[in-house]
Amino acid sequence: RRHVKSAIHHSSYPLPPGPRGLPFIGKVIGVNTHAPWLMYAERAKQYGDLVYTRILGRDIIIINSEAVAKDLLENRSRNYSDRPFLATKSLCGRDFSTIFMEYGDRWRLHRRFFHQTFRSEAVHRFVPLQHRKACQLLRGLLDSPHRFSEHIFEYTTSIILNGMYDLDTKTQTDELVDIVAKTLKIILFALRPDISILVGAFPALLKLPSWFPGMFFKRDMAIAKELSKRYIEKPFQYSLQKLSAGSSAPCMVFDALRNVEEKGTSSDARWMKDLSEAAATGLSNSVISLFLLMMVVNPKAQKTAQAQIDSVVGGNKIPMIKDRSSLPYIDAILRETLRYSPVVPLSIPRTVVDDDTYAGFRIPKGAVVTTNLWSMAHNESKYPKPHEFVPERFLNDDGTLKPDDTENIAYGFGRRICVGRHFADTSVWSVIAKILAVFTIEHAKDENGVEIPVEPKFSSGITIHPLPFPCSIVPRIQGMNVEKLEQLIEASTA
Ligand code: HEM
Repeated sequence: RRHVKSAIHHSSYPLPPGPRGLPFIGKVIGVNTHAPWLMYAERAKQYGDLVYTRILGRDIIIINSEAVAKDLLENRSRNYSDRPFLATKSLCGRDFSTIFMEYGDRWRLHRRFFHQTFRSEAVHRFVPLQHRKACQLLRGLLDSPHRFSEHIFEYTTSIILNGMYDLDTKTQTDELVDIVAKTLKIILFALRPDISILVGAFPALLKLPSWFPGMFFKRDMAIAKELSKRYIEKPFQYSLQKLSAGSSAPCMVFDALRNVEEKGTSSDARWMKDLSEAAATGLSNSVISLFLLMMVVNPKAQKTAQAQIDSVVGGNKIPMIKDRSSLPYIDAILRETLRYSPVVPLSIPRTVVDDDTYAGFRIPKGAVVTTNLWSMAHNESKYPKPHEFVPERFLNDDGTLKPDDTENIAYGFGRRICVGRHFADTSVWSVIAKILAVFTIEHAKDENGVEIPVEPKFSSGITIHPLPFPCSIVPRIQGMNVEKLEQLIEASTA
């Protein structure tokens, strides 16, 4: 009886305002396919911070403000921490993915293992690894600056594989780096909620042959499934071998196995095998690429950062994490990069467990909740001139940092907030501080010596990254060569 009463109670409230039967479904394969967050932000101006719509029979709730996100995703986290069923997830072989996993015991266990290794008090163990790998990135940039995207991808993939499995990648041609890159490309499209809803609503679509127009992703999903299998098997076996040889450095598999040994059960061990998150690689990768792009188009910010590095660290060393508190401008650049264009603009969708009411509106059970981080990061009253890149907005008049308010807009909310955020934070900081110390990132020039203009453009998908852009990465120190770079690195660690 209580259930019936509560259903009546909820249904007496109206749904939040919003466009009914959004026009976007007319051209489903894309909701302004390229950048739906822009359209949602527009809708927010019209309808408010909580918007309701329907796509192919699914209720959709879009949250456009931090205050509403905190109220629902944090304060009512029991009701808003589940992920929706994604019809394309199994097809891509991603059932193991913590990010997309439905709420429950398996997720709880995964989260515990991630947290144990990547929580803020534990990530300092990875600082030497991040330094070593960032120096490798500097060498790559000196050797072949035009291949900067590959060097960055190699950096972000290798620190994650090290952090999870103590597995060192060797070069950009490493098989695992290649598998991660290929898988990411496919899953970021196939796991988009709109694509997934479409496939869920019309399973018959999957019976169409791969060559049928628009069905290329069916073939791609099969490829991703095969690659995912290889991705989770190989590193885990490698880790086990290292462990049994007693030669493992700190890593998640090591921490998790020790934990299972101490207090776990055999079923914990079974689930542990598929603890893996290749998708996370793409996120830090996008942030570092975006940083480079922002430096090309904002030379003033770059000069200010370099002047601070020179005055604090000196010209004959590169910044180390211990210098971080003396380099507030680098943190301001990092925050502004995360804010300027959140790399997971609509976060990862949630689903509502039970009917709810909020601010006089009904939120139906089973609705897909989209958190529009992009909208929050462009909130004009909090971030004036939000379309401009202004690191100074995070600094007090005396140049010290204001309290950080970017964690949620970059990493999400509540129980499902990014569990790798502390690891991501130090790994991205380490790279941007070191790159700024050694190189200047400039506009590339054409054959007549004229600067090639750059207009920031982004990919589409669950996570986004800047589309390829021309730039020139030039050493700041005259006559910089391999030996001088090595001296610089050595002087910094001495
Ligand atoms: C700058 C880089 C990164 C950004 C911007 C980022 C952002 C995000 C966001 C927005 C979410 C969804 C949160 C939500 O639902 O509210 C997420 C989830 C997640 N991230 Fe990250 N992330 C980054 C790096 C990483 C790294 C390096 C790792 C692994 C070490 C990682 C592991 C995860 C995991 C496992 C989840 C799923 C958490 C869950 O569903 O419980 N992320 N991340």
